[in-house]
Amino acid sequence: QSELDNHVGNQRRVQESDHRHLEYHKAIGKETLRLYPPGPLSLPHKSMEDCTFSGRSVRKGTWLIVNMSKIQYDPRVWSDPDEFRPDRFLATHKDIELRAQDFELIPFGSGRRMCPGVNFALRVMHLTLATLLHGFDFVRPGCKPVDMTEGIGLIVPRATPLDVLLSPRLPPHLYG
Ligand code: HEM
Repeated sequence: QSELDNHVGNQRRVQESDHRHLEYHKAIGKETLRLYPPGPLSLPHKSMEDCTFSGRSVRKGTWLIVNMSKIQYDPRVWSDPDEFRPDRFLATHKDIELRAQDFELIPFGSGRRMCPGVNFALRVMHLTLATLLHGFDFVRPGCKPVDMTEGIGLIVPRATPLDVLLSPRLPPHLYG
């Protein structure tokens, strides 16, 4: 909210074009997709030829599934891997990009079968989050911590609904 207040102010709503100035906001997006990838496993891929991977031989035609979530919690790469710490993407991991060949963070997969919706997904995710954070203060009923337990599904759902109370923080005419 501080970053949004600094760059956008409180006399207009946040726009998609503001995104390039919102470094902490981008870091929140990366850390969220690191800890809570909507699809923790890749789609199945089939090896097109015999190859060796990490010392193991993989025969042509083998079905392969990448456990992306496991990679994104690897303690050799991420200190305090279970902690939600967006600031790591402003310091120790500042060069890691979501669409690049940074295999430590691949919530959209990688290579020619990576998610074709990546640009659309990131734009919608960032603008939605920025609009909510800029426009509202969030309070949990009873001030209870958020339960991040995962449910079961093809795309990981929350186990319990997220209840929050929103209160507007911008001038009334911006909510028209
Ligand atoms: C945060 C949102 C999203 C995440 C994290 C995500 C993640 C993924 C992942 C991990 C894969 C499998 C990649 C692989 O196996 O190598 C995938 C495939 C795919 N995604 Fe997404 N996705 C998201 C949003 C979207 C959106 C918005 C669309 C469409 C508008 C989309 C369309 C697809 C399609 C069509 C495939 C299959 C690609 C293929 O097999 O060639 N995704 N996505």
